[in-house]
Amino acid sequence: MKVLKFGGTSVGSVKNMENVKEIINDGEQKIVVLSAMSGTTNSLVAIGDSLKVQNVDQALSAINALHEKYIAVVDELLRDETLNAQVKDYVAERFNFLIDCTYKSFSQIIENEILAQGELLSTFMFNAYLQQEGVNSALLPALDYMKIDENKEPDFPYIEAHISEVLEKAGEAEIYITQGFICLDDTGAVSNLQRGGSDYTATIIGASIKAGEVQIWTDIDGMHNNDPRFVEGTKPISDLSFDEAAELAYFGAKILHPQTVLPVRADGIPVRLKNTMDPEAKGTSITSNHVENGIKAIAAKDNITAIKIKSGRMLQAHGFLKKVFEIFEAYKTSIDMITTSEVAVSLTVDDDTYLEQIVAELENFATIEVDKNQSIVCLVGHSIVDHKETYKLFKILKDVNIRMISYGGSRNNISLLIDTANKITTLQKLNKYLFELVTL
Ligand SMILES: Nc1ncnc2c1ncn2[C@@H]1O[C@H](COP(=O)(O)OP(=O)(O)OP(=O)(O)O)[C@@H](O)[C@H]1O
Ligand SMILES: N[C@@H](CC(=O)O)C(=O)O
Repeated sequence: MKVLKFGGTSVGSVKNMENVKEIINDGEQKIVVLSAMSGTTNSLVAIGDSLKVQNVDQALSAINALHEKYIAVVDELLRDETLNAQVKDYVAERFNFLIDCTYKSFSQIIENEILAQGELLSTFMFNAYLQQEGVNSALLPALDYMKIDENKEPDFPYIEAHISEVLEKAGEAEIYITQGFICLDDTGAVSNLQRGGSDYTATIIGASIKAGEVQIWTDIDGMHNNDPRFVEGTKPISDLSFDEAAELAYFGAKILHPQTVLPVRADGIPVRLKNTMDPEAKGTSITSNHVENGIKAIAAKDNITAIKIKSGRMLQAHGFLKKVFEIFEAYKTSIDMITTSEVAVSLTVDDDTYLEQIVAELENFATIEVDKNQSIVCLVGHSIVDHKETYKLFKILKDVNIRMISYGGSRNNISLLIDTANKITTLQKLNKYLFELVTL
């Protein structure tokens, strides 16, 4: 069985939902994972933020505005009176739940429950729409099988056991619809797989049922060789290896949630990125094969903090790096990039939750400098470190100030740390030097 995931834009309007129906209704049995309609999760985040600061009026007016939007979508999507009434009841139930949250004292659990409503709404509405159109579909409630453990990793034994039960309970159907993003945590409370997490839901399901293929349907024709939001003339990449796709997703290519390919890599389950608005476009195929060498793509990850740790005699003092790493380990903060010299080590983190505590502990034996608002620009491809065109990237040194370079850590990745203010220029210039064949 295949698993197909459709993102927020793909279910973001009635027109797009009709496209999705055309794509999935091909007679093959499949599981379809849906995101919330585009904009909904952002609105739910804003509602949660208002409640966090006890601005109940603001939360209520955002809840009402969103409810009205859903009523309009239901009226446009569902002409069948019975289904229309059924879905409006369900929508009212979800919005009453949100209103109830405004009376409760705010907590992380309430916040997660608020965020879960978008996927609950989109899947219920879309399943009713398929029924209206005579498609044999059934809902698989994600909260009955999707679970993360105490390290926020998918709890595969639980998921595998429960998804089979849920499939059996749903009965024979051609299309199973399920919610992306939402899950239970190790305590059984409602949680999620982080923003953009529906991609991850699809590959977790894919790995759990040993799917033949996972397809991620979005609003662009596959992974492009640079960020299309900042660079003109980017091109889709037809083939990527799991390793290349994992690096690009981790280092900021927004089209994929950072963990997307990890669940399916070991079993070699192919992942295909496709465009809902242009289903004939080839898209990107992600498999175990390394198709060609050289730089394939550039991505950038923001909100990076750089920490420089200076000590008089770093390298001679063996055990120095161990001391540094132990502090990061104690605060469960992972390090992305690292460079060393005789007197200093510079490293980066993307999670600054415990920055103050980490810096305080490092200051016991070193002088610390912290730079916020940094971005990692990452170049990915098979064996790029020895490719004949790679030298061209260093022309970027004359355009922007590079704070750190990581070259050779892996043969497939070169990373540059820059000030975020220089990100767009860096992406545009690198595009020119590497992909537009400028003679140097
Ligand atoms: N390298 C890249 N290749 C393709 N798209 C990219 C790349 N980098 C950033 N993007 C952006 O990613 C967007 C698609 O991802 P996005 O997560 O918004 O999709 P979605 O289908 O709405 O899914 P979701 O609801 O899960 O967020 C594209 O519209 C594009 O602007
Ligand atoms: N709805 C969630 C998850 C997803 O779309 O993948 C988000 O907007 O982040």
